[in-house]
Amino acid sequence: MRAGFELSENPFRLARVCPELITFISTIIPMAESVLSLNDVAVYQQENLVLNDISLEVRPGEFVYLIGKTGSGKSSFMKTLYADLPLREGQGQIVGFNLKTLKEKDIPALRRKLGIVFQDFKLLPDRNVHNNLDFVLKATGWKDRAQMDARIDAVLEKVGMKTKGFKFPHELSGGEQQRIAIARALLNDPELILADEPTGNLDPQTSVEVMKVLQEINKTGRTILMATHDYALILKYPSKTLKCDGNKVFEVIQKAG
Ligand SMILES: Nc1ncnc2c1ncn2[C@@H]1O[C@H](COP(=O)(O)OP(=O)(O)OP(=O)(O)O)[C@@H](O)[C@H]1O
Repeated sequence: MRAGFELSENPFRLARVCPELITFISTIIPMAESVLSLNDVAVYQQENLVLNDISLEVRPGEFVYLIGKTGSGKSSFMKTLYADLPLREGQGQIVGFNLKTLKEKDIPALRRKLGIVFQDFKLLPDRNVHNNLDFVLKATGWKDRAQMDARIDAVLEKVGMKTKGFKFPHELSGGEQQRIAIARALLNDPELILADEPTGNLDPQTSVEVMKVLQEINKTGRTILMATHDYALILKYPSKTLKCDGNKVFEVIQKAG
């Protein structure tokens, strides 16, 4: 007969059989903090209310889709998260920043902790891939040449583009340009990647390739929120899904089959 529990027991299973343990466990295992937490948030475009009563949480390591019809407010929602639109109503915390009290001068610091990926890539056309990435590193305070080159190599490797640093954006396919845009988003090791229709300009096969890159990045522990119209991708890579509809954002459960 053995008395008590062995240390090798799963503490969460123990918590179910012994509820007092929950209090104890919560003191030794810090709860995963939210990467994003919104409470009764409203999203405006100028004076027009686009979305309201948004309350949601995104936890570290999650991959979350944001879906909804054209004009339902996906981009406006994303813009509120990266402070392109001010948070006027409700409470919002993102990667440790309070969106409600955020000052203009804090926006660069917030964006450094976010990786932002757009539908139209937004690469600088007048310089090659390496220099596109170098531009961002310089703009975000990197100084050491060797460290900068190593970082550029590392992010290009992550997106399978290590040999393409010398290419200009116009010499790359859409899918390759999006990989570079994802590499750029990774430069400062962001806590959260916001991807607004990242496959919107790509054909279905290239979309899957870009999606595989995002999935790989998510598997390494990074949190991703991705706005998309692409239901085929959601079916192929099911994950938590939020929907913008009727001025609201709510979680939808994917039906099997
Ligand atoms: N700069 C702007 N000024 C005023 N209204 C805007 C602006 N941008 C978007 N809107 C309006 O806000 C609403 C939501 O637009 P938004 O672009 O967020 O939708 P969306 O779901 O991202 O659409 P899409 O899928 O077509 O990109 C729409 O009614 C749109 O007309």
